[in-house]
Amino acid sequence: MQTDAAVEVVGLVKRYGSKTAVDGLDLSVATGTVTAVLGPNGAGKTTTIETCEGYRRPDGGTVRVLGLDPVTQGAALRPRIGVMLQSGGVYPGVRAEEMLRHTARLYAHPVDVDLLADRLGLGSCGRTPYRRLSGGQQQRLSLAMALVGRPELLFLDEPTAGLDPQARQATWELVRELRADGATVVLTTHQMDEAEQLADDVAIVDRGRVIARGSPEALCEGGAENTLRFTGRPGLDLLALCKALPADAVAVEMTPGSYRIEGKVDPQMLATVASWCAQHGVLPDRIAVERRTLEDVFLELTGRELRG
Ligand SMILES: Nc1ncnc2c1ncn2[C@@H]1O[C@H](COP(=O)(O)OP(=O)(O)OP(=O)(O)O)[C@@H](O)[C@H]1O
Repeated sequence: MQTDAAVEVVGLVKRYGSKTAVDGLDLSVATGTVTAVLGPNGAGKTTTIETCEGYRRPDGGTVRVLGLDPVTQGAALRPRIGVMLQSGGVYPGVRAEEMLRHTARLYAHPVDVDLLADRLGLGSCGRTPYRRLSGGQQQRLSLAMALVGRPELLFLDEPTAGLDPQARQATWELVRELRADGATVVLTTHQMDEAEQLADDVAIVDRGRVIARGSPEALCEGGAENTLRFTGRPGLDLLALCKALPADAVAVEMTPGSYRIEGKVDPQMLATVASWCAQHGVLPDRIAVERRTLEDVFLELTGRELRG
């Protein structure tokens, strides 16, 4: 096992009855990094994370978290990790502040509860019972509970789903600070911008396996074809333009005067288009290279159909 891996999952299999939720999944998370686990609904992300947290027992493969087996060495592991579940884990009648203080007492070196509550906008609802908190406030309390013990490793299951933009930004800021302090973060998300903003590394999971892995930048570049758009006068001779471009490039006039070229968009292609425009007396009033986004990559890899 790599010594710098905070999480090392090898060949994980997890079944629910006849349903195989995780099907030979490998995932290694380097210490001190933020890894985002992406995947369609039902891909097996939560099951994998819950197995790492020790809530589920693998049917096959091995899981080591901070070098420990989460099932048999859970007592040693739990004080070192923070866990934010998708929902639940809090008694409905308990007040937000009580719950946070109670959780803080379980750890040797908790952070300042009042400070953390303020950072997450929980100060004003500290005396409110959990069941009366709004969905977003419940979510923020779960995040605070995961953070309060100053964990070495933090698991966040869809941490900002349903949060307003302010709470989303506050959460992102906290994750960045944790990383700067040397913590490791594993998060699942359906928000591609969240992965792009936070993750050093992305693992795309589909049908219980990791099907792509890399930094957001690397995933967006790999094998990618980008798009070049420009606007100019309507009715340009695109056949002539295509002759100047590599054979696989396709140029289309999307709406009058708005052009899109697809293919291997590199500096040479940009220069060719600019020079062709110059030769034909066309001044493009907007010319832009649009790179593939993580969402494009995700949809290419996992398809566009809805999963049952
Ligand atoms: N407790 C359970 N009992 C039976 N089947 C389950 C259970 N939990 C999950 N599953 C099934 O296992 C598969 C993987 O579910 P999981 O929750 O791990 O996916 P996910 O990638 O986290 O999905 P989502 O993005 O919707 O949260 C799904 O088909 C789901 O229906």
